[in-house]
Amino acid sequence: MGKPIFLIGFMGSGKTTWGKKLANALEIPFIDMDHEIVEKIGMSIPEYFSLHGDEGFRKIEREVMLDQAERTGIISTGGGTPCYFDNMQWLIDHGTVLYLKHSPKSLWNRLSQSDVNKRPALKGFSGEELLSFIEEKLNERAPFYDRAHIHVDQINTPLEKLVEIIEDYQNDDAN
Ligand SMILES: Nc1ncnc2c1ncn2[C@@H]1O[C@H](COP(=O)(O)OP(=O)(O)O)[C@@H](O)[C@H]1O
Ligand SMILES: O=C(O)C1=C[C@@H](OP(=O)(O)O)[C@@H](O)[C@H](O)C1
Ligand SMILES: [Mg+2]
Repeated sequence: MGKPIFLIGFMGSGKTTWGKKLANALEIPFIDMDHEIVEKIGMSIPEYFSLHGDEGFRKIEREVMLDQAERTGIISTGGGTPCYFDNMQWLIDHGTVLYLKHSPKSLWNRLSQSDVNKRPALKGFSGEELLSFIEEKLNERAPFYDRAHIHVDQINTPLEKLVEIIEDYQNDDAN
C-alpha cells in the first residue's frame, strides 16, 4: 500500500464520517488526527484550547501530523491543519490530498445540527453569526484547501464515485 490519502476541508465537511466510510469501502486503515491528538494530550480538544489557546493546539496538531509520515490508509485531518506553518506543503509531499468542498450555507446547515461547543474554533457562535463566521473563515482558509490534489463537491459525489476517483488517481502513473 502506498502513501496515505489526507482528507481536508472546513469543520463539518465530513472528514471524520466520510473518512471512516471510505476506509471501509477501500478496505484500508483509518486514522482521525483529532482522535490521535486527544490520546496524546489526555483531555478533550475544547479543554486543551482553554488551557493553551489556539497557538498551543496548532503545535500539537503539527506534531501529530508529522507522526503520519510512515502511515497508509485514509487520514482525516482537522479543519485548520492545512492552514498553519507549512502544513499544506507537507501534506502534499506526503500523500494524496483530497478536499471535501462545501458552500458556506451547506457548512452552516451541518454545523447548526452539531454541538458547536465541541469545536472551540467556532467560538460558540450560532445562527446568523455562525454563518458570517463560516464565510469569513472559509475565505481565509480556501487558498490552502484549494491546493489539494483532488477537489470533490461532497454533497453531489456519492461514496462509490469518491472511491472510483481515488482509485483512478492512485492508478495513474503520473501521480
Ligand atoms: N448528510 C449530512 N447532512 C447534514 N449534516 C450532516 C450530514 N452528515 C454529517 N452531518 C453533520 O455534519 C457534521 C460533519 O461531520 P464530521 O464528519 O465530524 O465533519 P468534520 O470531521 O469534517 O468536521 C456532523 O456533526 C453532522 O452533524
Ligand atoms: O477548523 C479548526 O480550526 C478545527 C477543527 C476541528 O476538527 P474538525 O474539522 O474535524 O471539526 C479540530 O481540529 C479543532 O477543533 C480545530
Ligand atoms: Mg473531524
